[in-house]
Amino acid sequence: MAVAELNPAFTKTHLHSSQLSFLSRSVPTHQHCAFPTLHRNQQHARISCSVTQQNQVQAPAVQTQEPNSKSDCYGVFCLTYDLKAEEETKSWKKLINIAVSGAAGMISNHLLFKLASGEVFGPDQPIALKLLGSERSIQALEGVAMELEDSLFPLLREVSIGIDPYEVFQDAEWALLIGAKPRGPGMERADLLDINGQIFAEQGKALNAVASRNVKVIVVGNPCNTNALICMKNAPNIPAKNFHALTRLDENRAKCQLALKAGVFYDKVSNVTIWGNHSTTQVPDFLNAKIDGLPVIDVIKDRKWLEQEFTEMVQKRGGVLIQKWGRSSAASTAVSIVDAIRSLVTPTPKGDWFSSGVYTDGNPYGIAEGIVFSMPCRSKGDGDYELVKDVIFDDYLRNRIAKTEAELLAEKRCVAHLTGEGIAVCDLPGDTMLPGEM
Ligand SMILES: NC(=O)C1=CN([C@@H]2O[C@H](COP(=O)(O)OP(=O)(O)OC[C@H]3O[C@@H](n4cnc5c(N)ncnc54)[C@H](OP(=O)(O)O)[C@@H]3O)[C@@H](O)[C@H]2O)C=CC1
Ligand SMILES: O=C([O-])CC(=O)C(=O)O
Repeated sequence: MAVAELNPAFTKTHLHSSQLSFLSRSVPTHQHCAFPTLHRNQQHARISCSVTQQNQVQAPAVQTQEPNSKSDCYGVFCLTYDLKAEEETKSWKKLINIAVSGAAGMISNHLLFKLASGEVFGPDQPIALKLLGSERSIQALEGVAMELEDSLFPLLREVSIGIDPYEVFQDAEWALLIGAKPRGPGMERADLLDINGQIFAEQGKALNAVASRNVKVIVVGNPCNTNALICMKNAPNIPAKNFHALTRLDENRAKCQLALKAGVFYDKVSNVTIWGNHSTTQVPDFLNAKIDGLPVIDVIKDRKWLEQEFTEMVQKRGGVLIQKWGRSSAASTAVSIVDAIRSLVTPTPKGDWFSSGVYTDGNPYGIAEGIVFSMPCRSKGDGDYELVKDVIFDDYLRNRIAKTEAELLAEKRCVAHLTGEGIAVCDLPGDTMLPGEM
């Protein structure tokens, strides 16, 4: 894998130096000039660099001008483009490696720019983006990387692209696994489980071989719970606890609907759990949820609405959106990936929790072990989480949870050949679907 070394002059002055390398075993390896001429915020500084030959960059000529007052600058740009803030940039943390699969897809197109902006890991956290595509998407990936270059993100220190997960996932500390085939006409759900399952089996093996031993993995590609299980089972050297299936979008959708019904702003809604599968069997939990610190059932005194309309609205939101947009949620999914990561890297507000699809072994709720199931989690902000113990159940919630549990157990039997658990037997319940399938 060829990644250009950071130009020391750029590192010293803390200026943008996104790097672009193309990683592949079957595609020729190239290197681009990653140090374009920068004319960002000319009141602060004008920086230029020129490429003499591949991988060799002349020291930038820096002409400082009178900086704007601090209040005029915005977010990370205050830290990086105001050269007088050099002392502050010295507080930057150690670079982290973030791998993203399906990087040329719709969700990534929103997500990558959020990651690079600093809004996810913070304005003092430089990042390297390692983008995984395929032979069919390599050109598009190059386009994505060019747009990242043109965005002049100061915290974005490296961008590498490739089609071989064993190269792209090298030393990854975060792996955001988005790339997966969507269901097409005439395809059975079991076909999708098998096709996508193979992708996640391969990527699990690659993570196991080359990623950081404590890599945090967030699986987005559908069906994300079972894909996360497959990935985890193929990566025995990485703690099972590190694998997540994204159900944060469902949590956000539930919060929005509760806020709408109660007539409050959605920051008043807390403690919303999505139980189970990211599918139409998921259970948005209104029993434990709160509005302004009060139980939702005491604020929205319409149990019928909560059990039927609300629940179904959340379960099928993805499908309604596909009907309107003609494609599945991408921007809101990217936002929810940001939320999911931030929930792991910042302490959970006191008394609250967040939902994530995590491994059920050792869970305190009596849910079957050996599956990836969305449950309520709390984090100290260290990338790890604990399951929340103080939740209540009633018969309605138990019955709904049993249904989504049964679906995940059926999915697991269907991919036994990919998890090393024997011969696959597919007996998927006929009435269960991805959120996007109507
Ligand atoms: N968990 C959640 O909350 C949500 C999950 N999703 C899921 O996220 C995934 C990505 O969505 P989105 O970015 O919108 O999708 P796109 O179709 O825009 O991109 C998906 C990427 O998947 C990759 N891919 C891998 N294998 C295949 C294959 N066999 N056929 C086609 N593409 C393949 C492609 O990249 P390449 O060629 O580079 O491999 C493609 O760029 C989907 O599975 C979707 O269902 C979507 C919304 C919410
Ligand atoms: O169902 C889909 O295809 C997309 C999806 O996961 C969602 O919007 O929740």
